[in-house]
Amino acid sequence: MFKRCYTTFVPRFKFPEYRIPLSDFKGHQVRALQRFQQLLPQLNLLLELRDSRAPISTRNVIFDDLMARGKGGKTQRLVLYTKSDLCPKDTIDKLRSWHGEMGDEFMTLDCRSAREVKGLVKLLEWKYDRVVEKMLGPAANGGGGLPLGYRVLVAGMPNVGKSTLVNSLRFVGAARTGNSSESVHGSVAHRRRKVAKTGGQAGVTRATSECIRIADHRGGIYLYDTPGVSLPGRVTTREKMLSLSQCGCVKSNLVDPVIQADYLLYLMNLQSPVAYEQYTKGVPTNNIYKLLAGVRRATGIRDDNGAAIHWVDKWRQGPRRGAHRVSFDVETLLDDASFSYRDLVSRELELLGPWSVAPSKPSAKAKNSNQLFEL
Ligand SMILES: Nc1nc2c(ncn2[C@@H]2O[C@H](COP(=O)(O)OP(=O)(O)OP(=O)(O)O)[C@@H](O)[C@H]2O)c(=O)[nH]1
Repeated sequence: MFKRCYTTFVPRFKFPEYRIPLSDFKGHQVRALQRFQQLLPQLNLLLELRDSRAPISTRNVIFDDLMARGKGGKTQRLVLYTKSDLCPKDTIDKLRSWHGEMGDEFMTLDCRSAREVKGLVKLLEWKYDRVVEKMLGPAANGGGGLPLGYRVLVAGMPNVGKSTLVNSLRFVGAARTGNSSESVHGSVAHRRRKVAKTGGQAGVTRATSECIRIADHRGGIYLYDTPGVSLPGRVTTREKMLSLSQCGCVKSNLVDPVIQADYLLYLMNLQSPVAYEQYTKGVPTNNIYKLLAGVRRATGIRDDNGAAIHWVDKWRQGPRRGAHRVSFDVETLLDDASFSYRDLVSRELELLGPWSVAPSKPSAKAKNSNQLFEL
């Protein structure tokens, strides 16, 4: 039905420059960064989570900086792209090419899939073995481990799935070591008492957890669940903010719902206008109000604002099974000649510049939290 109009339809290649806030940095995130820096010397691995639907926008240059300037010491980093069940297939090829360019490790994962999380537990055990071998040499064959076990910090932007992953890892780890009577198949979302609170809004986790044991391997693998850390305003762009809002990584009331819906329409038109065909009778459009009229007709919602919130939220949670998947980052649509991942990383590091997290004085709390990043 759509194909006839498809050939003549021209999507917008630039999104209008609406005025929207560029930062969602909060006081508890500054405290989380202070805690990261305290913990870094005793960590073996930084497990950095990003949302696979917006792999560029949910990349936090603060973690790049911590690793690049050696503040992580011997800490390794593994980038984990979550919500792979909602991610377009083409994005995975892009990730391969970008990480190949940088020579670093990444993995994609559905945090709620027991099979995939089990694979991650095995990888952590393998990594722990390599660290022990390196540190203890031949003595490692005896099966001993490090005095503090293997310590992993789970970090990333708000709402990327950190707590969901911690809960799943704990469940899968316990089931593998026989501490759980439940079987490890299918989804792990609601099977076991959660150790970390999860939710569809940004900012559910407010403080870094105590260490959580997820496997008995060589004296134990331990995780820290952390609050999501946003980007400081100086490295955020309008499009990045809209992508973050579409993923639920910033509070949803930060961006006007009709602007957010228009951004989603803009992205869909660049990828697959078929994704909204039921609301426009199969006719692609660049006019958000035409689409919202269709949403109002289909849902009985009376105003455009309500229709926009409904439609955006549906896509924030993920499309229905079998529906078209949409990437929320335009960079994933560019070819290698027009976009270099390496250049992006160095540009953002430059924009971030030198920073430090000021010690938490009572008076500092009253200030804008962005000011706590000192030059
Ligand atoms: N489809 C899908 N949903 C996921 C996945 N991982 C997490 N979610 C959902 O994403 C939402 C956010 O998950 P959380 O684990 O609370 O995210 P968080 O990073 O801990 O969030 P903060 O506490 O705000 O930092 C929840 O509704 C989860 O059910 C995934 O791999 N696939």
